[in-house]
Amino acid sequence: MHSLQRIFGFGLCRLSTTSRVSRQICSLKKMNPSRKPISSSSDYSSFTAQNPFGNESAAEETTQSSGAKIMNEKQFRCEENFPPLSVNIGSSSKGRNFNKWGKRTDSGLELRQEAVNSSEFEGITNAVSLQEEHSLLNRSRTGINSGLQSSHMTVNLSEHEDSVNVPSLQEYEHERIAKIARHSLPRHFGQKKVYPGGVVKKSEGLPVVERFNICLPGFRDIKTREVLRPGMVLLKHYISIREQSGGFYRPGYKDGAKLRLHMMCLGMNWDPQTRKYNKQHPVDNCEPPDIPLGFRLLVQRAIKDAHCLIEKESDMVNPEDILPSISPNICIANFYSIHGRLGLHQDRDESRESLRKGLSIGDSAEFLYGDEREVDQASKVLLESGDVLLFGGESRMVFHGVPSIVPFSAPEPLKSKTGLRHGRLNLTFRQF
Ligand SMILES: O=C(O)CCC(=O)C(=O)O
Ligand SMILES: [Fe+2]
Repeated sequence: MHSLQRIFGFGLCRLSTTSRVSRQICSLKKMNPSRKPISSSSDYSSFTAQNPFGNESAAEETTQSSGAKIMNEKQFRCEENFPPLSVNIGSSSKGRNFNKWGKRTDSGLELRQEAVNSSEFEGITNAVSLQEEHSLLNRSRTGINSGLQSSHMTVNLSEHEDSVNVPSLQEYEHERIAKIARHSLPRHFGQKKVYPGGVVKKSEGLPVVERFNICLPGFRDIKTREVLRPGMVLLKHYISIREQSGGFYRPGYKDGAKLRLHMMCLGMNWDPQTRKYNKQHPVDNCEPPDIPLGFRLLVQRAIKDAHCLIEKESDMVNPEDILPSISPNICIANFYSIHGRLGLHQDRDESRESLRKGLSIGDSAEFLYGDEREVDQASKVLLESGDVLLFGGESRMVFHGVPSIVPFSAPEPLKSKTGLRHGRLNLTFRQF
């Protein structure tokens, strides 16, 4: 956390700190769950009311989709170097059974443990069709089959049965009951034993109190956390649907044009198509993950440092009047390929007081800003990896944009430590 805070230091950050931020964001999501190509055209785009950022045409997108410029998934993945969790879907973990102390069990019963692959829920990445995902998510959202134990959305294994070849719920439940029956044999009398419901039975003679769950068994109440063998722990249903959802995608407009970047939101979702903030990610309808605390602290620190600078350079008593503070509730992560760009625009979908802070990681970017939507009249500044740019107050509605990325300009150690692909990651913090 401490090193994260150092990132916001007006370009004084250490490389290791930027690595951590990009690693954090990369491990949150894949860089491109939609498997769509990153634009390779470098033309400057035109602006319309519908396309305030200036975008490429739908036709161009179609050509690219079928062309050779599509990057494969491995190229897009940043998290492959830093898998956040080992997850597993599509096959059951058949094989030997061990008790938690490492002894092989001879019961012959095979309890299949399935972890849910977070990537299955990240947009349209995987073979599971979007429709299936939506029905799964909707069922989980409405609470059907999900139990009443958590306010988070949870994944139901049974919903994957068709696609992952696991036993049906009935089979599973049958096996579970059979196992309980076997373990209830008198040879255990007098010994301390933990039952699947979490009940500890101490010794003969004491009243046996079995836990009663008003929810059907077979879901969240079956061994949600288990030591499989020494050094191997399974945390089932550990990541909520909410945490699994979202991901980078290429936003577009009603007319089919696309922005020349990939985007994902934290905290709230901002949809360039409707220009609205809402709770749901447009790809999978799930809520975006929260803004990590470390990011919030970075923002606070940057504001503080900016205020110190303003105080030093002006007679103003209260730097808040010049650059108001914010407590961000949205973080937009934009990933630009080396051909990415963003046309001149104003950030006008948030409150007027909202301040905009942007953090750059990876390749440098040319950044334009000015009072008019005129490239020729705009001023230009180079934003390098680790730089933070804040604007608010009088500059709140400044036109700004990224006309180009400086290819392969990212610090080498950053790339090798994070696996960040060529391009630039921008984190923009706003308060709605
Ligand atoms: O990438 C940048 O620095 C600009 C991003 C931006 O302006 C935005 O997300 O509104
Ligand atoms: Fe902007």
